[in-house]
Amino acid sequence: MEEEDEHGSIEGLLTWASQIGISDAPTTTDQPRNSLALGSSLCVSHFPHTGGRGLGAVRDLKMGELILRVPKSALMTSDSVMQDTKLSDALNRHPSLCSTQILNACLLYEIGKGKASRWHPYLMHLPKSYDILAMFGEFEKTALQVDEAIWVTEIAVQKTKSEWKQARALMEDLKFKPQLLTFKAWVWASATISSRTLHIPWDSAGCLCPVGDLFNYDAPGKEPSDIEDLGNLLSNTSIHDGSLSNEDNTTIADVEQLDSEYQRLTDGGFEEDANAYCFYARANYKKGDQVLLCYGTYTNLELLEHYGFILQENPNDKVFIPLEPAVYSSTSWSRESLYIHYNGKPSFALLAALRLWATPQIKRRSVAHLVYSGSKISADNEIFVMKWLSNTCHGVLKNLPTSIEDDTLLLSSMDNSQDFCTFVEVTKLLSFRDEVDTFLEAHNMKDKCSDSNVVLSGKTRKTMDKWKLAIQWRINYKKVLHDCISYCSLILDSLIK
Ligand SMILES: C[S@@+](CC[C@H](N)C(=O)[O-])C[C@H]1O[C@@H](n2cnc3c(N)ncnc32)[C@H](O)[C@@H]1O
Repeated sequence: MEEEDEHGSIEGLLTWASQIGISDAPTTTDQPRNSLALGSSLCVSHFPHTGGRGLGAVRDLKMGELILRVPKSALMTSDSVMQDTKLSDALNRHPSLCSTQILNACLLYEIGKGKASRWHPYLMHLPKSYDILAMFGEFEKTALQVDEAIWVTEIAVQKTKSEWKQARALMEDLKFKPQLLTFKAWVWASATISSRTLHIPWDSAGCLCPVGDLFNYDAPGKEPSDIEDLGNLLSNTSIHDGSLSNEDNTTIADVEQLDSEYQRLTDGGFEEDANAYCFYARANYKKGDQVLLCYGTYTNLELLEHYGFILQENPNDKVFIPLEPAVYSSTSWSRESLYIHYNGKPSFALLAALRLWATPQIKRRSVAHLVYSGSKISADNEIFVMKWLSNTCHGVLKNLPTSIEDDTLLLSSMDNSQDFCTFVEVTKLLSFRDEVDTFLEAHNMKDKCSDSNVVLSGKTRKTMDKWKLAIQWRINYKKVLHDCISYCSLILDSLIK
C-alpha cells in the first residue's frame, strides 16, 4: 500500500509473521529459513494460472497434515481492533451497524494508522484492487449479458453503497482522513473482507488471517457431483435400462442431507484448544505444488461476486433457465434446485419437476412416486421434456447479444494482441463491434489508436480486466447451455431410435 520499508517485501511479511507466532512447523535455529518460506511446509510463490500469488509446498505434504497455524492474537477481527478504546467508544455511539460494516470500518481504521498499526506489515501486502462484482461499472455489468448476473451485480453495488452511507457517520466521528472516507476506500475494504476473511465462530464477519489468506481456491469437486451423480444415476438408470421403476429408495431428503454435510467440510478452521486458526492439507502435494484451500461451494457467479474470479471448470457451477410458473407450482422443489449442472445435465430436481409438469394434472398423483425417485415416467413424457429443455436453451442463447464463438474471438484478441492498438485493429475484423466501440468511447480512446505507443491508464486497464472476466463468465454460461442441448439430443436419439 505504501512505500517499501523493512516490511515492504514479502520476505519482510514472513519474518514478521514468524515473529508473531505464525508457523507451519517449529523452526529450529540451526535450520536457516528460506526467505520466502515460512518454516518447513509452505513458501510464497506465484501461480499465474491459479490465483497468482499463493502458497507452495516446500516438501511433499500428506493429506490431513497440519500445515499452518495462525495464533488468535495474529488474527485481525473486529474484537482485536476494538482493543483500541477510541474505536470501541465510537462504535458504541453507532450501534446500528452490522458486523461486516464494523469490520470494514475497523480495517480502514487500521489502514489510517499507517506504521502505527500492529498489522502494518500485513496490510501493506493486501491487493490494491479487486474485481468483485461490487466493483463492476456500467460497462462491465452490461458485458455479463445475462439478466441474472446483471441483477446480482446491481444488488452488490447498491448494497455496498448503502452500507457505506450508513457507516459514514462513524467514520467521520473517528476523523478518518478524507481519502479513507470515500466510497472507493469503502469498496476496497469491502472487497478485502469479502475475498479474504475466514470463518470464526464468534463473529459472522469473520477474520483477516495473515498468511492464511494467501491460500488460493480449490473447488470441492467430487462431493457435489457425487450428489448430482446420485440424482443422475437414479434418473439415468431408468432411461438406459428402459424400466419405469426404480428400486433405489434414496430420497431427495437424503440428497439434501448429504449436500449439507458436504458443505460443512473445510480444510481449515479456528481451534479453541490450539487457540489458533489451523490449516490442514486437503490433498497429497508434491514439493513445488500449489497448496490450495476450499473456501466453500460456489457457482461461477458467486465466485465472481465474492472473490472476483471464475473457474474454467467449476464442478459447482449452475445455470438457471426461465421456467414457466406452472413448473414451480407443479412440485415442492425450491427454485434454487432447478438448474443445469456445469456439464450440461439438468439437475435432479429440474428433471423431476419438468417430468411432473409435462404430465396432465389429473395423472400427476399416480406418477409422483416415479418422479420423486428420479425415474422416467414414459418415453413420450421424456421426449417432450428433452425437446422443451433443448428449445429453451436455444431460446436463451438466441436472445443474448453475442454467440460463444464471438466471445471466444474477442477474448483471444484480448489475450493474444501484443498491445492495445493491435487489439483495436484485430477487433475491427470482428462482426460484432458494438461492445469494443462502447469501451473505446467510454475511455476516450476512439481516436488514440493511430499512435501505437498509447499507454493505458490504470482505470482503463482495470476496466479491461473486469471486462475480460465478464466475457469469460458469459462464455462458461453459454457453454453449459450448449452442453445441455447436446445432452438432450443424446437422450432424444436413444429414445427415438
Ligand atoms: C484469499 S485470497 C488468495 C491469495 C491471493 N492470490 C493473494 O495474492 O493475496 C483470494 C483471492 O485470490 C484469487 N484466487 C484465489 N483462488 C483463485 C483461483 N483458483 N483462480 C483465480 N484466482 C484465484 C482471487 O483474486 C481471490 O479473490
